[in-house]
Amino acid sequence: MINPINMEVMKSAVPKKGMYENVLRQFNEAADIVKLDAGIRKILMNTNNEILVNFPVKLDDGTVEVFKGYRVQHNNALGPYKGGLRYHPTVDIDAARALAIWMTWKSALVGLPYGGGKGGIQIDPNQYSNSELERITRRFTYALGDNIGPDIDIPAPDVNTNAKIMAWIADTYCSIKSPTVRQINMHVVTGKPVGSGGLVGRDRATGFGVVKNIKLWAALNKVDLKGKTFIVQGFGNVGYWASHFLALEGAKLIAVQDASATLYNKEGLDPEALNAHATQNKGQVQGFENASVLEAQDFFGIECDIIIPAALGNQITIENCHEIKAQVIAEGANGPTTIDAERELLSRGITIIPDILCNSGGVIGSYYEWLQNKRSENWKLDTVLEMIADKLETAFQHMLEKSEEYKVNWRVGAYAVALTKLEQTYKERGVFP
Ligand SMILES: NC(=O)C1=CN([C@@H]2O[C@H](COP(=O)(O)OP(=O)(O)OC[C@H]3O[C@@H](n4cnc5c(N)ncnc54)[C@H](O)[C@@H]3O)[C@@H](O)[C@H]2O)C=CC1
Ligand SMILES: O=C(O)CCC(=O)C(=O)O
Repeated sequence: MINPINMEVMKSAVPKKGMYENVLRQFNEAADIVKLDAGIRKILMNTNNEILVNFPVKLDDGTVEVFKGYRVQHNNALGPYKGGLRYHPTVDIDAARALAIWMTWKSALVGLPYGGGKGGIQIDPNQYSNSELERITRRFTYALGDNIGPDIDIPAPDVNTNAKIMAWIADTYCSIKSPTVRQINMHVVTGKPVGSGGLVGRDRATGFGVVKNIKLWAALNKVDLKGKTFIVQGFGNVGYWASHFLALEGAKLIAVQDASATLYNKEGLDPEALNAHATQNKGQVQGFENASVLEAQDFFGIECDIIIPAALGNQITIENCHEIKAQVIAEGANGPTTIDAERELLSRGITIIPDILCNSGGVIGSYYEWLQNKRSENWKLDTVLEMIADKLETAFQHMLEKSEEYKVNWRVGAYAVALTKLEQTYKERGVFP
């Protein structure tokens, strides 16, 4: 599609360091295991489209700044591209590629009719006022033009984006369509406010899914979660809701780390009180009473049973993984564990519930929001959570079966499910000559 402002659509590219290198190494390992068809491997190694937009916005003081926005569309063999938008200084083409590729595997693994996309703006949103963020978001949406759409590419929230930002995107997208079709395009994004076509329960879907996976791990290993201790990195959407649901199982949150502070209390931190504090404190946990403040580097070494990384990628590394004492790591974040760290942790018998399954409750929730919009329906919270749990149980089972079949770890098993599904699709319908 033609895009209004300074857009480049480029074909994909040479692997580089960081999350992008990790995702390709994970892919290649799994592709070797399942003996993926060579042609399909070539297709999946590449991204379909890489969209970079430079767009100007007038700030509150009257000056003009030009922002960089990205949207990478990895693969759409199973359906429209789907995945979040991140507002963070680390957003660049490689980060967007890695995150888009993970979305393709995630959707295939949990059986959604979606491909993978991801993007965002290279920005520290804390430096801008609310009205500046609104103008930045609306300009970004306008710049993306028809590269997004309810049946083309459907963004959703990710780091530093939320329901309000999704509503601005939906409103801007609809406003550039003909008045006769405006309202039927609200499902151009998911994660919207409930009053604007959002799904009851999408807010908690990812954290709910993380805990559903921990419960499946616990049932498999006959572990009683009551009284177990856990620590959470990142106390935003995923971190808070995962803490909320795991505390409901009787487990005890003893440490939290976010971008502002690392807090510890061996008697327990109340997720609800901490969330109420963060809500009043620009989303930050620092300053919360009833906790001691630790050095950031001491976080992963805290004695506990469960670790939930729910912040950025590449946090558990070869440098800090030796300190980890937990039994299980439930990856709420995308790509929190490097490949070398994973190898070391698995050799010590620590279980990792891989991101593409562990945090997939979010995109499953998004799927139900999209479906609800398409059908003009409204579902109740219990129904939504039940549907998410059901898809997760099935995907968890499929991951176990493939891990057993190939005698591989859970991440490779999860990839094997996704790659087999994609291979079957390409083989059934053929590759466009
Ligand atoms: N929101 C969603 O539905 C989904 C999110 N995810 C992934 O979960 C992770 C968290 O996303 P959200 O909770 O949505 O973002 P968020 O913006 O709501 O929260 C991010 C949290 O990470 C913290 N953080 C940022 N930099 C940090 C650092 N250097 N050290 C420690 N903490 C840091 C922030 O302070 C904040 O507490 C991301 O990796 C995202 O891709 C995955 C699936 C769905
Ligand atoms: O809800 C969605 O569409 C995508 C959420 C997301 O960005 C992710 O799963 O990493």
